[in-house]
Amino acid sequence: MGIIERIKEIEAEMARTQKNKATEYHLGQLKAKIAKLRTQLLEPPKGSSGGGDGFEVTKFGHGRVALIGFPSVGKSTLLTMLTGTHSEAASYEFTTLTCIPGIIHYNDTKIQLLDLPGIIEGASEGKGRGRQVIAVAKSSDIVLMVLDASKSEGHRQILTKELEAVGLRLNKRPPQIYFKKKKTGGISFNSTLTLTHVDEKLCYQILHEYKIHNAELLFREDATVDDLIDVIEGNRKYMKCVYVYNKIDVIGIDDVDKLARQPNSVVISCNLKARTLTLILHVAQQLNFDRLLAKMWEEMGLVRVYTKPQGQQPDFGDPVVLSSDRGGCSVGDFCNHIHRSLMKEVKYVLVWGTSARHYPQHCGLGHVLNDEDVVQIVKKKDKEGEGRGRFKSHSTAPARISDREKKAPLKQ
Ligand SMILES: Nc1nc2c(ncn2[C@@H]2O[C@H](COP(=O)(O)OP(=O)(O)OP(=O)(O)O)[C@@H](O)[C@H]2O)c(=O)[nH]1
Ligand SMILES: [K+]
Ligand SMILES: [Mg+2]
Repeated sequence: MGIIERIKEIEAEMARTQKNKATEYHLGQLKAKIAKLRTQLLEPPKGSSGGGDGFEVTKFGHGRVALIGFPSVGKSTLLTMLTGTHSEAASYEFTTLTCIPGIIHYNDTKIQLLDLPGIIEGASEGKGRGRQVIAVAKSSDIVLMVLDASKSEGHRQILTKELEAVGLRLNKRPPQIYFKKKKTGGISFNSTLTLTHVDEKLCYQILHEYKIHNAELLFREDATVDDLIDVIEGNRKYMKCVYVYNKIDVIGIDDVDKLARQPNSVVISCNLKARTLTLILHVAQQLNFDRLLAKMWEEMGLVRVYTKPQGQQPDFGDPVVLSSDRGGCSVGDFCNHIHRSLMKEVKYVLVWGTSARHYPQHCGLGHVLNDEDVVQIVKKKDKEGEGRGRFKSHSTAPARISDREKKAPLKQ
């Protein structure tokens, strides 16, 4: 029997089993069995190099965003409109058959947007090009899940399930469970609060299913069996996802309003005929793309840092772009970004912006920078410049930062 058939069989058994206190342990065990099989499914078949077929696109820019959705929801139309790169759009399904990259220029950064073939239910098990599409999604920083506003709300759940089946966790943070395998000593089970979803016996059983007999387990939140399995599997990818409801030009205003109020959602229309609707919505841009871009930017969590040479104004057109998810946002990360050997030469840095308590603040390599901070590097041998630089800097704090400060007062 193949892996997929075995998964189906266990799913059927779970569906047949009534949920109650007595079956709780058995159901937990079945969940772990499915998780193990799904992980097996993700491993590339023996003998293959694991490569795809033309879906790999070189990373470019400061971040990568994937468009994921059912066929004909408007992914290609959206890519063309946001990036200017043409991607064939048509009224029939599966118009797009490969991965098409475009570039969004936003906030002085370049963001790679990827158009992908539509995926369908069963994609995670290999239907259509689902697995390749999902692999590209996993390589991205965030996902834009494009949905047809005129279609059933169930589509969002189906897609989420498909992505979860391959280990993607959308808009969730990793469970607060400490787990460490040991060589000896049995299983030590602890929790910092009362657990309502799992108990010690259930955890032992799940660990047993994974043939783990020595481990340390500490629950720091009221986690579920699924959370525990995620932590044991250890291969989950936690990603931000923005739900993009397209084609709002074809639905009523009440429905638009309902969709727009959902968490992490943006309603848009790629159809120029939607002008009348946007008039009713009072949005500044006729298609609501500005809100989509702003939301995308916010979720990406990029941090722009401007370098200020001593005695000069910073170059506000050319930021160093950092990310807390990839590489980190400390002064050290900033230095590494400029030059690998720079960190050794740095004595301290001067920081202006929302991460600084006062202007400029003397900071070490561990200081965490915020978006739009300005940094001046003071090198070790640069003794004389240090004193002058520091004094002078006070009087020439960059204008952009003081403007910003008026709007958003500094954090203490
Ligand atoms: N009414 C309306 N139609 C739209 C909108 N956006 C796209 N369309 C139409 O929807 C159809 C499908 O658009 P595509 O961009 O090809 O959709 P896709 O998601 O890339 O489709 P596949 O590549 O086949 O998965 C086309 O006929 C578009 O003109 C919109 O906002 N409103
Ligand atoms: K299409
Ligand atoms: Mg397409």
